[in-house]
Amino acid sequence: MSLLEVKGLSVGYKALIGKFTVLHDINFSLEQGEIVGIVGESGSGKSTLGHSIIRLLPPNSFIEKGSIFFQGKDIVKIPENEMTKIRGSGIFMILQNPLNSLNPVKRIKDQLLEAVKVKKPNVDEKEAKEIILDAVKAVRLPDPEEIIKKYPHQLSGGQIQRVVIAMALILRPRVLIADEPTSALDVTIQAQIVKLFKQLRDEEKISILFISHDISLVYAIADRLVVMYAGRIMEDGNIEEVIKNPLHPYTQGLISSIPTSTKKDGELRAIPGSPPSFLVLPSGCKFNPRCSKVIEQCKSREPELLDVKGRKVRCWWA
Ligand SMILES: Nc1ncnc2c1ncn2[C@@H]1O[C@H](COP(=O)(O)OP(=O)(O)OP(=O)(O)O)[C@@H](O)[C@H]1O
Repeated sequence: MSLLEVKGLSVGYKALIGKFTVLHDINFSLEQGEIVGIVGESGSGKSTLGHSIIRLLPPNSFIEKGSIFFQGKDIVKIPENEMTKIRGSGIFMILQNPLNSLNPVKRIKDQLLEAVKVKKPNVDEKEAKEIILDAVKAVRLPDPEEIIKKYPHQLSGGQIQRVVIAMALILRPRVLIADEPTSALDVTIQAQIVKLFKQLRDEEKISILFISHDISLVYAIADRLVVMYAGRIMEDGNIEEVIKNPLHPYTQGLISSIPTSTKKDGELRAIPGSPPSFLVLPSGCKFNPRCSKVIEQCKSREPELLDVKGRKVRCWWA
């Protein structure tokens, strides 16, 4: 049994323009101590997937169908009070906008203290402070003693991002969902955070869903890669194998658009066109209008996510 298993999950939103489905029949699992990278262009549904797993979807969303098993229990169906107990030390999410995770009227140290108390309800003041300062130092926040006395609005975006990562370090959840966790950080600190996440995986067997549009960053951290397009999983496999030999033309496109030191300008190819709107998705494969390998049946029938050469691919051509 996997630690986390998403089965046939479809999620949509109700908006003024109408109702539309974003996630379509998502199936994947996360093992204990595994880092899975989720990549895809903006709007492919990555955050919606993360919010579904921690059950923090906005009020205008709806789950059409599907299950999310965490430690064997379908958390789509459990009552909110049970889910509240899972959030934090069971499943924790570093949100794309981390300010939303903090209380604006509480000092950082008090918010981190709450996290400490989740893990150690009877902790004394001295030990709690040590745990807080260790976490704050681990995420390379400058001047730890001073920074924890501040309120969220007194910190920069990058500092807030690191406070929330420090909270994750204190909570040590079984599943950590990190949605673009290093987007506001410079590359040196980004590398430190990537190292911290790997340490969490190796030492604590924490499982991480690392969401990013940056496939080269994901390559630096993940064991497995899940590629999303238009709310669908297009490819899912071991990261080394997928990067070396991508089978889906969309994955191939994402990889050819990564700048590397050995690529000359002419070799950098962006995927032509842009992702479709969820209101008017093309028939057949949702990527077919942008695909260089398109064949006739791609336009009429949508392929399923099938096992191909030891991984999963949603493509007629593959
Ligand atoms: N609260 C909402 N109401 C209506 N539509 C929404 C809502 N949240 C997201 N969407 C739509 O759902 C689709 C998927 O968005 P989502 O944020 O999950 O994608 P993403 O891959 O995480 O993108 P990004 O990398 O830009 O964050 C988009 O078309 C978005 O506009």
